Amino acid sequence: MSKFGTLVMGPAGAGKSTFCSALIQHLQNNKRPCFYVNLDPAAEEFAFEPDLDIKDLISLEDVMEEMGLGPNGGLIYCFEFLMENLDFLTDPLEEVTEDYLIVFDMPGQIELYTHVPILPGLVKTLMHGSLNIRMCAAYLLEATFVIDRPKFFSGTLSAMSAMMMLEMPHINILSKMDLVKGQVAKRDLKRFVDVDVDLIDDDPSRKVQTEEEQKKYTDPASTDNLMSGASFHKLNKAVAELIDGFSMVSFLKMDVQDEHSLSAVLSYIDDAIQFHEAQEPREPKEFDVDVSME
Ligand SMILES: Nc1nc2c(ncn2[C@@H]2O[C@H](COP(=O)(O)OP(=O)(O)OP(=O)(O)O)[C@@H](O)[C@H]2O)c(=O)[nH]1
Ligand SMILES: [Mg+2]
Repeated sequence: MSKFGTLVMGPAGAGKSTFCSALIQHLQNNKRPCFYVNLDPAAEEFAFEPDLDIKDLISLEDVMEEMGLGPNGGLIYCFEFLMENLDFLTDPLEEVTEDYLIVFDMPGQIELYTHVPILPGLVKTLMHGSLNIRMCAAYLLEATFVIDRPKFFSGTLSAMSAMMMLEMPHINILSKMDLVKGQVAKRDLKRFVDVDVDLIDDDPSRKVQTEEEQKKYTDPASTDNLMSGASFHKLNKAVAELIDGFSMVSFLKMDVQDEHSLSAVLSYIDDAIQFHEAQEPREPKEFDVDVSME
């Protein structure tokens, strides 16, 4: 028997927990059972009470206080502790049946998705151990990043890093779409959804108006403004080309207030983990045939 789950990841404040709540509500509306796992040892409030909460094992607050660590070091400590006490996570998950979607709400510290090798170990346990959970990563990036193109490309790079590190089915999501509605033309948005490298060259915030600005943007030695000079542009262009070369990065647009939008995201997750293929076929009642009448 397989189990099914989604690992909700992304930078701090990307809307992960809000998405988890909206997804759980959407599953409930569609009469689908869900098992909610909070893996953020700093999370405080939940719209839905988690079925399993890492804070019952270890909390970031306690670690910071007792070990004298900062928030990032503390988080790594919490995950190392979880890895040493994996039964806490795996035992309750053993009981979850194949009709459930297990939703893992992850913390926002980017270190976890880039260079610390803890998550690959955790994912391996969940997917390839006796639990045999078919998993899909849902990586959230805030849609407001599209207004600041270098920020969007660096966020995309972090999504790519998680994608390569975890080696599992992966979807990227532009969250908080309500915040950019009316601010970005549909045509432009399309170029972010299917990432277009030329966005870096067409950046309106780099529109050259004076001769002096022209010099700043084209002179590689310009240090007037490190975040808008020629070297910074060159770096962003190189990052964008790297993303383009990888040619596997695209985004789904998501508005958590919109059921259609949630339904579309869930369909992608279901497809990636082949959820429906594994379910027992259930005949709708009206098609039941009374054999004795024939
Ligand atoms: N406008 C808008 N705000 C949102 C949306 N999703 C989340 N937010 C807000 O963004 C903030 C962060 O949301 P969370 O869901 O806590 O984000 P998170 O990624 O879980 O944050 P961390 O766990 O701290 O990394 C909160 O103030 C939310 O109310 C959205 O779709 N639209
Ligand atoms: Mg959260």
